[in-house]
Amino acid sequence: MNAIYHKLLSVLSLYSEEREARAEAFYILEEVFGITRTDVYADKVRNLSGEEQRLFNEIVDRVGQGMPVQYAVGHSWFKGRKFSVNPDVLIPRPETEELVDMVAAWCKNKSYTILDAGTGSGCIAISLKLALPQCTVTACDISEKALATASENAERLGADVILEKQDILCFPSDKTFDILVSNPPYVCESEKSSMQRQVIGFEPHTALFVSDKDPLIFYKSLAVMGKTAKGVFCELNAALALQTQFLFEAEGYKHVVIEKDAFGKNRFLKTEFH
Ligand SMILES: C[S@@+](CC[C@H](N)C(=O)[O-])C[C@H]1O[C@@H](n2cnc3c(N)ncnc32)[C@H](O)[C@@H]1O
Repeated sequence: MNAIYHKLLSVLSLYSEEREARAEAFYILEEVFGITRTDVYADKVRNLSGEEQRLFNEIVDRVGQGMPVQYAVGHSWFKGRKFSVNPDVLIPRPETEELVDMVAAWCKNKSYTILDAGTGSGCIAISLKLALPQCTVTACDISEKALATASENAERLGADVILEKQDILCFPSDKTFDILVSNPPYVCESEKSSMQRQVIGFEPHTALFVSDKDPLIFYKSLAVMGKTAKGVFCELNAALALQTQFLFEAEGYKHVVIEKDAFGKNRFLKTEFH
């Protein structure tokens, strides 16, 4: 089989199980160079141009340092669209696509104002705006670098999203929205040791981690921010789903529902008609 495939596989195998490393090698070849799995198996891989060879070497260097492939190639797929990603933003996760589907279904044919709190790459806000063009979508983040990436994605994907620098933990009380959606940081510091090295080493810790002393800190603010909204939709830490539900109920929400993700984990909280 082809030399460039083997080069990638040998480097990716340093960090990933063999099966995953193979999938990642094929992903890079196809996404960046348009070389398919069939080309590789049939040993029909074309020669790379000088420019492509330089890019290939750069990608090999990046993944050789343990960088996740999405950062190494500079993009990730979310809801069938290509989002630019870099170590300033979380790599969008498949579970979050389910959160978007939930909100999009609930807001269908409604002209709501929507806030995506903690937007990162902008994947939630942009996907919602493209699914619900009649809605006004605002996205906020505390990180200016994340907002710059979200802005680039919004422009390239043609989504008219309002971007604001805001801190969820002291969000202005006079700003209200019909729908609040958020995938806030929810991984406890103590869970770090069980996470993949690539995640710990490259993904932004401000996007991931919360202190063990106050793991629901973001949900406390979201529960206050959402009080005037028609619906609140959050992604959450499966291990803290019930505590998160109690927190919203203690804030006076009447219909707080926990939904499972495709992996069967308690992953989403939604409040409706409160
Ligand atoms: C788990 S990431 C989610 C990113 C994106 N929405 C997604 O689903 O891929 C959480 C995001 O919240 C942002 N964030 C962290 N602390 C924040 C704060 N106090 N106020 C606003 N945003 C914050 C991070 O910068 C990060 O982009």
